[in-house]
Amino acid sequence: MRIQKLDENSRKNLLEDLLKRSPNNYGQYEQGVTEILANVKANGDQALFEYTKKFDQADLNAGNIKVTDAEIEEAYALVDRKLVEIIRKSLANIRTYHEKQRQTSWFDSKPDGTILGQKVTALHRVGVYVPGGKAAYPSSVLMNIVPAKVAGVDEIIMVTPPGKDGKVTPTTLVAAKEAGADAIYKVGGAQAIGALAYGTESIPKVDKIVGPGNIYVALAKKAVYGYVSIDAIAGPSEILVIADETANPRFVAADLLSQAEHDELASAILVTTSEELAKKVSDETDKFIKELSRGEIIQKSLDNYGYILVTDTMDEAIETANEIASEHLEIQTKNPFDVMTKIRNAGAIFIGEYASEPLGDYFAGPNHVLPTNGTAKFFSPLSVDDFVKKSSIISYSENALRAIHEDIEAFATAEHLTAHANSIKVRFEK
Ligand SMILES: NC(=O)c1ccc[n+]([C@@H]2O[C@H](COP(=O)([O-])OP(=O)(O)OC[C@H]3O[C@@H](n4cnc5c(N)ncnc54)[C@H](O)[C@@H]3O)[C@@H](O)[C@H]2O)c1
Ligand SMILES: N[C@H](CO)Cc1c[nH]c[nH+]1
Ligand SMILES: [Zn+2]
Repeated sequence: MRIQKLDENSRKNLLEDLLKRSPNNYGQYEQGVTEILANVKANGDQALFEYTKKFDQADLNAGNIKVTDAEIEEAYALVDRKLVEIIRKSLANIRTYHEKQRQTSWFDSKPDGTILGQKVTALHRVGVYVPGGKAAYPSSVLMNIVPAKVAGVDEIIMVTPPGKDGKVTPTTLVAAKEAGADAIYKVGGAQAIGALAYGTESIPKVDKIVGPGNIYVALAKKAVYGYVSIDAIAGPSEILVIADETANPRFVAADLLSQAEHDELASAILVTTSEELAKKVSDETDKFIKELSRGEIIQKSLDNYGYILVTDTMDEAIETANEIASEHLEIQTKNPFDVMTKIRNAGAIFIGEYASEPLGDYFAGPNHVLPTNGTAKFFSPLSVDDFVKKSSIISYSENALRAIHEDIEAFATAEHLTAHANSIKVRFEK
């Protein structure tokens, strides 16, 4: 991996480089995505069949676009029993964590007869995108569906690209069944997002689309925002490790590569105060790449967006991490909790050398759908909040309104909205 001393110049270059990964900077893909969405809007299922043939080399038709119960049964027969048990354990951890996020309606009443409150209502129908191009993601199935279930969503529609044989990976189907998907459709990419946003003959329109995906998925989600709601855009994976001389270089290298293997556009960055650690981590990554099955993707990702940055002080390292606002941040230092208190921007923070990133991807319980591309400065992890909406509640007694009616009338009159003033005034006519 490239090692750089952090100075004004390298900092500027790095930040500019990382910005290139933003969906906002992928103009060249935008036109293609716009065409796909327009075609799906105009031609429904037919467009889905054409694009699935073109991009996934699978033959779809009205009879096989929806996953059947028989396909789910077949998937259970193909997946190792032990893996089904692991999926169930992970599911339980994710559910327990997300149950703590559940929000309740509240009502506040006063003796004068005023009742104010907030009513929390689950969304009716939600679309979940599960990526399936370069890898299968049963863990992402759990991470997207569990919070929706905990929130009380009525109907969960899942979409995921099929393989060339027109089938969905068995582990993805088992995870979907375990988590409680109501229907699963074999379609991916921008066309799947279009189908969920506009509805087609086979796929119902949803109220909100959640879930990570590649650049086509991310751009399509941005484009349909307004027809439907969307979650934060979770794009290619990212990891940033803050480490000092006490960190284990082999652990750090392994963790960096865990995210680099997702995508050539993934980013893996080490920020360290130790030059010696920097060199050791670089050596370890070289060794690992030779052994790992996705070495080619990892190498491209490191060449594109892999960096080891050496800083003079820990405060500088922390400042850099806050500026980058990585999806995942690992802290492997002498006093990791001290460092954590100074972190403002990160999707998920992993503290100490035994909190390796994949623990969060698969098992600990917090959601692994996290803000990427610096958006952790203002977005949060996917959560139960994404699947509910709120209505304000207002009830006043005659006496309560009488006490303030003149103030409201005066306020409305100041805005020259006399019909507003009148609707209050009419209630207190002598
Ligand atoms: N942040 C998270 O929580 C999280 C979780 C899992 C995966 N990820 C990320 O999700 C992404 C998954 O990407 P993926 O590609 O493996 O799967 P994907 O399902 O997102 O994309 C595959 C689809 O892309 C479409 N496509 C491919 N080439 C195309 C082209 N030339 N034109 C138009 N459409 C095309 C096809 O329809 C295909 O079905 C990775 O970047 C990974 O890092 C993120
Ligand atoms: N690290 C990914 C989010 O960036 C999530 C994931 C799923 N499976 C493995 N990893
Ligand atoms: Zn991962």
